[in-house]
Amino acid sequence: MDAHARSRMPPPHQTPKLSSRSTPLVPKTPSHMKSPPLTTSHNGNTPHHTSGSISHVLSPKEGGGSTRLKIKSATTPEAKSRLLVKPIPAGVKAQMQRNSNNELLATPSVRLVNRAKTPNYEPTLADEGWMSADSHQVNSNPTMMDFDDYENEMAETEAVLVSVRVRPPNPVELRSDAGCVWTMPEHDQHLLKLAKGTEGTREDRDWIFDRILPPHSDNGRVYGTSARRHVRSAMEGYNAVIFAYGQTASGKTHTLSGSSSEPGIIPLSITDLFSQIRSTPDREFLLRASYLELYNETIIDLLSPSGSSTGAELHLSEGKKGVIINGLTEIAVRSELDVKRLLRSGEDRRKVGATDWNSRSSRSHCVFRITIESRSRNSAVEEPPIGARTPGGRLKTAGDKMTRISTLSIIDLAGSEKHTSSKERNAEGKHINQSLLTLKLVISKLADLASKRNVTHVPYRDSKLTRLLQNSLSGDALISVICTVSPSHLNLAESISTLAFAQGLKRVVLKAQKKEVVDPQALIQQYQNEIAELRAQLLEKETVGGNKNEREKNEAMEKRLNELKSMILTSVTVNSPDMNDNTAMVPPSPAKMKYPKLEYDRPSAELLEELHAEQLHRAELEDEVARLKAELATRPIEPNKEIVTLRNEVAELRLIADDYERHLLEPSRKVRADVEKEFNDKMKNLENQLDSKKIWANRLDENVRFITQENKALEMRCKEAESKVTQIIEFINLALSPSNSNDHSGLLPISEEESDYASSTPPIFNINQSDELPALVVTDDFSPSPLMMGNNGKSTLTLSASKMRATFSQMDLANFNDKFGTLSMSGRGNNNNGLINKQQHNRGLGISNHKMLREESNFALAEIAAGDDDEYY
Ligand SMILES: Nc1ncnc2c1ncn2[C@@H]1O[C@H](COP(=O)(O)OP(=O)(O)OP(=O)(O)O)[C@@H](O)[C@H]1O
Repeated sequence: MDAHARSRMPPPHQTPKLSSRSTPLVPKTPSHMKSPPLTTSHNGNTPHHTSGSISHVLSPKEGGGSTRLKIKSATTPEAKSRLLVKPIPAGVKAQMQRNSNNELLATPSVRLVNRAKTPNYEPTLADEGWMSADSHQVNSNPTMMDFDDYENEMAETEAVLVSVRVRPPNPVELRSDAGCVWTMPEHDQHLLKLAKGTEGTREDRDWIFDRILPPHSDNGRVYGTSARRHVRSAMEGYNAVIFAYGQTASGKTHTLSGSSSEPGIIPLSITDLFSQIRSTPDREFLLRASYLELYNETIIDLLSPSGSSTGAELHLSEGKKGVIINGLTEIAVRSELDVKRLLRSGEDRRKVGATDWNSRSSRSHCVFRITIESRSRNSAVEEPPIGARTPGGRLKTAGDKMTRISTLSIIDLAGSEKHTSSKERNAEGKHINQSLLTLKLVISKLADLASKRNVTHVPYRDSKLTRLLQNSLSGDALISVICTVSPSHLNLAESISTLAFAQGLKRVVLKAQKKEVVDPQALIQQYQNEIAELRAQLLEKETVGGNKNEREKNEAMEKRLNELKSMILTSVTVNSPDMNDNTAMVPPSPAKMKYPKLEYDRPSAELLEELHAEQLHRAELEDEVARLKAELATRPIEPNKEIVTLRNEVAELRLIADDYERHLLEPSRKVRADVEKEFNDKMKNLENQLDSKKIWANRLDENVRFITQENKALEMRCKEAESKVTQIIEFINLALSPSNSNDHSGLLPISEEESDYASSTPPIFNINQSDELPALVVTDDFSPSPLMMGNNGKSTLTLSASKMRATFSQMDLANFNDKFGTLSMSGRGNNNNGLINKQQHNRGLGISNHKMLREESNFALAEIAAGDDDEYY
């Protein structure tokens, strides 16, 4: 800044006297920033930020390269949000000037964009100084701007920078399938609104914040918009606080710590700090880190050398400079690697636990703090005026320099949460919720205070969290808050509560000031003094020479000198970052943790003694490790997750199989049983039938046997009859023979009685009516009593019907006819030619004429041969 310009500027830390018409364009911001503050406040309670008016707009030509812009006063929060100050591109020096009317002029590099008039305006990553999304590294060679001119035009007050980050839906929310309830118009990165038709709320507000970070924003982008400015402010001597606020599992830890693939704000800040040192050759720095957690209202030093796994408890007290944390371990760091190691060891001690919503939930509030001391390396520039007083009241000497002392605090608040299913988690949750409630109350009181409302008491002391933040909240720091919300309707109430808190934060007014003092207590000053002393002593020793003891002392002094020098970081001495160095993730050794100041604070004898003690302790630990290993070897191997999952699957499949068994196999078994039963019944039935048929067959066999016997008997009888018939035939033939025509000797003589009988009982048949032939008489008498009779003196053969049948069948009828003439039957019916007995007549067998009789006789003969006696009649 040239002398002329300087003379126009108000001195540092002095409220710039702006005319009522003039208004600062941007909030107060450290001077060196590549990307000056972007947004104005959206809140009517911080009028300095947006109510400016520049009356006349000059063309670049008119302004000799400067563009004059007019900003109208914004009257509503919505209108205010539409004013966006574009950042100054890297490498371009900002020149903020006022014209004769005290109106603010900007060079073309500081562009003011009325977003309302350029609806399609799309800020690019480069425009906004964001880091590339795929590289999470901070620009290692940023162009440091001479920002003093710019800074001096700024307001004395600053609003909290409030960003809202909506995280992507998690698997549970995806399953609920309701999508994101928040809409974030792409052309307006300040506006957040509930999606139309969201159930369960009447909320219809436009939520306006400094930056809305939609779900696809990565940590690099979040850092660029919401943290980088504060980190660089801290390098410039401002206390800066960055914290994340939101319900549990909304993404606070992801935003601040991130992961190895997507580092969060803390690792990105560290990288940025060291890259700032590398690019600031005219200053030297000393960095110290501390890390504490607030768990169940107890403050625990996560870097304490106590060696315990939890860290030492700390207490707060009030001092002149505000709240002091007594005994907090601060460890000087020389490289990114040092810081990351400390972080890692602190994180190992942090309380995390699984809740119903987050498997690794932070159960405590955590504050990671880097204290930055820096001095100019150019003694000519910043030598304070001789006789000026130091903060302790001591008069400054010509050797004292102005030292900037500031802190960068990054706070991961535990998430506000609902009742959980675990008792321990509930107890923690009570403390967490209580402290967050107090924080809200404090914020609301501070907002009232900023609105000039009557506030008698700000309840900082009601919780340790607000006491820890008291210095920062009461205005001594620049604050950026990243409020994290879930995209899901499942968490709508909590998200709205978070946004209400964020809205309250916007009303808080800060009065952060750069702390640049001559402070002999500043560690960097002490180190420099010691370095100077050691150098002088060594120089003296060199000239004097000395014995062995002296030489050892010299060596020790030299070592100490080198150590001290290594603590003072300059653009030359600071290590270049080695991004591939995996050892960054390795926690420091316990010994190093236990004695952080080992190298430069303590005499060597003491150190040797402690080394010995450490060696003993190490031996003990090795024994313990061996014991634990042995114990581990005897333990049953826990099934790994995959096996457990597979087991569960098997159990499920078993259930399904049982189900199948019940629903499918059971009925089929029943059907089979039914079929088998039916088959068996049929078999039994058939067997019974077979048995009864066998009985029948046996009976039939018996019958056959019986019939066969009968047949045999009948055959016998037939044979007998045949022989008798043969006899008869022989007799007849004999009787018929001509030689014996008168010889009736073959015939049985008819007794007198028989003769009577024959005359009284007419024969049935009177065969052969001719006179020459003997007559054959067949009677219906079954008695085989052939008798000869001759009423006309002729021989008569009388046969019974049954005898006649057997006889005639064997007779030579032709011969018979020759012998006996025509067989005729006669009766006493109406035909006097034949004889028929009364019995036959009664049975209707009367023969009507002779011819018929002959035919009938032939027929009868045949029938007689085949038929039965009875049927014949
Ligand atoms: N922006 C994001 N992108 C991807 N994953 C995210 C994002 N934000 C959060 N997550 C994931 O959601 C889970 C919960 O996030 P995180 O632990 O950061 O929540 P939290 O707010 O810190 O919760 P708590 O208060 O319980 O500690 C983590 O698995 C994290 O990786």
